Amino acid sequence: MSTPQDINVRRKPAVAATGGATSTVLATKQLTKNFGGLTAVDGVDFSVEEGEIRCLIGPNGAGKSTLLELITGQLSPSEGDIYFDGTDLTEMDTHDRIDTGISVKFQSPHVYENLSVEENLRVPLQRTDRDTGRVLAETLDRTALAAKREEPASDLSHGEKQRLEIGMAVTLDPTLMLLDEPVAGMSVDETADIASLIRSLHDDGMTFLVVEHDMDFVRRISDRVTVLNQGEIFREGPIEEIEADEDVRRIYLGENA
Ligand SMILES: Nc1ncnc2c1ncn2[C@@H]1O[C@H](COP(=O)(O)OP(=O)(O)OP(=O)(O)O)[C@@H](O)[C@H]1O
Repeated sequence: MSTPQDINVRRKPAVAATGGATSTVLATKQLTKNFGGLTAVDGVDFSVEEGEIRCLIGPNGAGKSTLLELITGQLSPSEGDIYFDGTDLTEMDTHDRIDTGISVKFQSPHVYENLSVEENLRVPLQRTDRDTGRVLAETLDRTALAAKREEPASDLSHGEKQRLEIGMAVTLDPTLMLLDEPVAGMSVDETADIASLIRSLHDDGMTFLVVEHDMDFVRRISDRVTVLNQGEIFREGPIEEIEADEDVRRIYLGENA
């Protein structure tokens, strides 16, 4: 097991609040995934700095979900390595990756419909020795679901279910949160609620990697944007530069204009 020299990680990032120097929390090295003859992720060297909100965009089929699934361990790479918190994750299973401090929220809500909001939040906490009462109160407050704590999840709106699932991931106090299209299918108000939830968690030092197509949302939350195209990193930079880049517009933004 090797550790690249450029990984220098503290367990809880504080850079968001301080504006100080950053260090790498997640890094992929020549990460590749082949599906038969198709290379979905092609030799990607990618890194996320602690305390940032990184958005990953790109046309349909660019390899965004595959990259996320390689990071969570749902897929095994054909080649390459993944490092998190200075540890080589490449051979680690998904549950062990969660224990190292990575939480993920997939696109469609995965809440327990027949359990109450509070019972849903208790499920991930069973895996930890965290102070359940305090974490529950904080999470209900943060997700603006305190008034609905006794309600079954089946009664929640789509936006509320998404907030609940983010809340379930937050109870584990992850270093890095992966979100796959968190505002897909949401109203303008629901999207604004998710943006402010992410910003508030970010203000407390949480690091995010967010796959998203909604450019208004990306503009609202992102520190830096990575553009993936045909399995490769095409561009990386602040949102203003990405949106002004003619090649990015041609391969991606233009098709959505
Ligand atoms: N399990 C699989 N088996 C075979 N091919 C796959 C599999 N998963 C993804 N692919 C292919 O890999 C490529 C990348 O797919 P991926 O879903 O990662 O793209 P994406 O950028 O997330 O697209 P979208 O924005 O449409 O969700 C596509 O050509 C897709 O058809």
